[in-house]
Amino acid sequence: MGEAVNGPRTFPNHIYHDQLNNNQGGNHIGREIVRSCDPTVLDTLALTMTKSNGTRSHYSLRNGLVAPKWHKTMGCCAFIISSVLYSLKRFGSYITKKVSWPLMFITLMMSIFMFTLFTDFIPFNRIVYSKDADNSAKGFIPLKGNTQSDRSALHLRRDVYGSDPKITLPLPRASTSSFNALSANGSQQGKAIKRFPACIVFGVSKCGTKAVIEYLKLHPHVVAPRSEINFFNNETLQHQHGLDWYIQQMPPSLDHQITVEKSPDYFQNHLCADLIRAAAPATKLILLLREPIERLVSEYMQLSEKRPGLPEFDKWVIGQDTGDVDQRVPSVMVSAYSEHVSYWLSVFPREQIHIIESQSLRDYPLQEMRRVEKFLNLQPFFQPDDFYYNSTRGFYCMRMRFSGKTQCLGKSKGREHITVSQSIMEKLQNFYQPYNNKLKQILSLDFPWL
Ligand SMILES: Nc1ncnc2c1ncn2[C@@H]1O[C@H](COP(=O)(O)OS(=O)(=O)O)[C@@H](OP(=O)(O)O)[C@H]1O
Repeated sequence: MGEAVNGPRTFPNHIYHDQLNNNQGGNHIGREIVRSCDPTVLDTLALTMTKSNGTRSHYSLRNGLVAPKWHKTMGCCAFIISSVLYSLKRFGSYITKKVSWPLMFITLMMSIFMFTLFTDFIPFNRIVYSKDADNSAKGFIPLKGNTQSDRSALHLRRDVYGSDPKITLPLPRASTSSFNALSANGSQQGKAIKRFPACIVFGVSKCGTKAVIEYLKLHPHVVAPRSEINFFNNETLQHQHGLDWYIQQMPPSLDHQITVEKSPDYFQNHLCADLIRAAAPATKLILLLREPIERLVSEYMQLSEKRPGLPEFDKWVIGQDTGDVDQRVPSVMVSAYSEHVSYWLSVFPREQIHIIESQSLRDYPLQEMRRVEKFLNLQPFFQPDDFYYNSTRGFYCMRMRFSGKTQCLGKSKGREHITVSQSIMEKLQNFYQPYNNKLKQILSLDFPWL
């Protein structure tokens, strides 16, 4: 399992950006692989990004700033020209005698303006990174991206460039405890502060993620934000606000409490795995899995409520051109769990991911929550009286221990499902079978639907 680095970090000064296509609705994920280092240049990180159309753009990271190289060159030229002009004028050169001072001033201002306009600054302290136990370091530089291929983060992998010399950058620690220091209140003993989550419920949507987070919040040692933050799958948030903003979205917690966040759409966005790992490699993860067709229908019911023009279920899942299950429908591919689980398992060790079968949580919330408690190293808290079966809703609701008040999930949970025709059901079953088989193999788990 990875571990956060204490003290200064080592980093390469050349990285290479490879384009990967993760087949998630055509999204491109950028992954940078370090190729070489120049130990003599201690403050420069050069990046080469290869875009999907094959063109390359060069970036340099110097003195804490990252900028496309040609923009920077242009800005520098403008600055140098105006400085030369200014000096000539100042010392009374014959050529510039005729140029008035206001014109000189405007030229100078224009140059500075151009420099800032064409330069995309990103301070060093926006980089988040960590070092693994195997001595591999990973880092992210959120980049403003106009195209899919410019997507949010550059991923540096120390493990693929071997023993090349590195540079040392004075960067903040990327560990849970360091994130506490980022809190607005500061970390003072006995004082509630906002913390990076110790655990993230990262998927899968429509599998009971809300239920698990609401049940967890009954525990006095758990705090969780009211709504999904969706930070690691939102490049705008990452670029504009950074990790400190993310932490600010968490409720304050005391030292003996843990913060838990749920954003189930992280699951199918594979880059989230790398980003979470780089931000805090020890983050525990909870994953809920539901019978894939049931999950798909549940998502369809939600979508059809939000989008009245959505086609009927049959037409939505079956490609009219092919007559087969339509893999271009993102919701269809979310239920192809093995595709995503295998990626998360390539980033996080298996013991760091707790998996809950959705129906089991629905039927046996006490047992499942006790397992979660153990996984999170929480003091045993859950008791039978904390849950009661609500026959109208068709699932267990919660009973507050001290006030005795009851609480159920909102009306968006427990929608009536449409009946799927036999022929469509068969097509879906055949479609998901290989994915289910693979899931069973990689997880060594035996759910009733596997
Ligand atoms: N206790 C419990 N255990 C397991 N499953 C439960 C539980 N309570 C609710 N549900 C069902 O979970 C479905 C909603 O899942 P999510 O909360 O993950 O939805 S969301 O992604 O946050 O929108 C939603 O499914 P549908 O009813 O099919 O829509 C809920 O009924």
